[in-house]
Amino acid sequence: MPAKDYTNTSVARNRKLIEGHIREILRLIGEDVDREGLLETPARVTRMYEEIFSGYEADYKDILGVAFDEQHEELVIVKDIVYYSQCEHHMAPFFGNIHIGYIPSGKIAGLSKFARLVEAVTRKLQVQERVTSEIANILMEELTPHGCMVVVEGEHLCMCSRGVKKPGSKTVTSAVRGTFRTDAALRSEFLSLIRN
Ligand SMILES: Nc1nc2c(ncn2[C@@H]2O[C@H](COP(=O)(O)OP(=O)(O)OP(=O)(O)O)[C@@H](O)[C@H]2O)c(=O)[nH]1
Ligand SMILES: [Zn+2]
Repeated sequence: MPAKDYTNTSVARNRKLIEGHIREILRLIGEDVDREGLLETPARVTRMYEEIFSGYEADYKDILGVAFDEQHEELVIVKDIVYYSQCEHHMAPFFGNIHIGYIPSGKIAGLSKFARLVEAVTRKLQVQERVTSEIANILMEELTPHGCMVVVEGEHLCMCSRGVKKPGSKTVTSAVRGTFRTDAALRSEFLSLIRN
């Protein structure tokens, strides 16, 4: 993927303010904010935020706008798309794989656009359920396929390094739309193909 331009994100527009608040948090947790190892940390964290919170500015129409006319009204699956998101409860990462299947209705999207859609939806504060349904809803809206199914697998660091401390536990969420809702054989085909 080409480097994304993060210069016009909300984080970029508020860079100095955010750096100041990060510095203040460091001070309040008991750190010496003037020690050498921490001097650049507020700026580094802010640059990281520009990237991991760039989803707020995403334009879904722009992402899925490049679609081609094609009479393939059969299952298309893009699977194992790796994602990293941040849980809205703890601001801790959750991550895993996303599998997307759809039945085009005369319009197909470039395969990379599904990965771009995943980036746009996951690079903001989220819950896994909303990641799943947002992808399905946007796909239905922008591509108007006969139907789609989205499966998201996630490991949540807020459940691993803290709290209940259960590393390795996985959450699986799915969203079905259109023909996938009524056609059990289609759902089975999708599930067996993402397992292989
Ligand atoms: N449904 C859902 N829950 C999530 C997600 N990410 C984190 N959580 C949960 O959000 C809940 C927040 O619960 P609270 O009781 O308000 O917070 P907490 O005291 O830190 O909870 P514990 O994690 O149980 O210590 C926790 O149960 C998390 O596991 C997600 O993507 N979906
Ligand atoms: Zn959490």
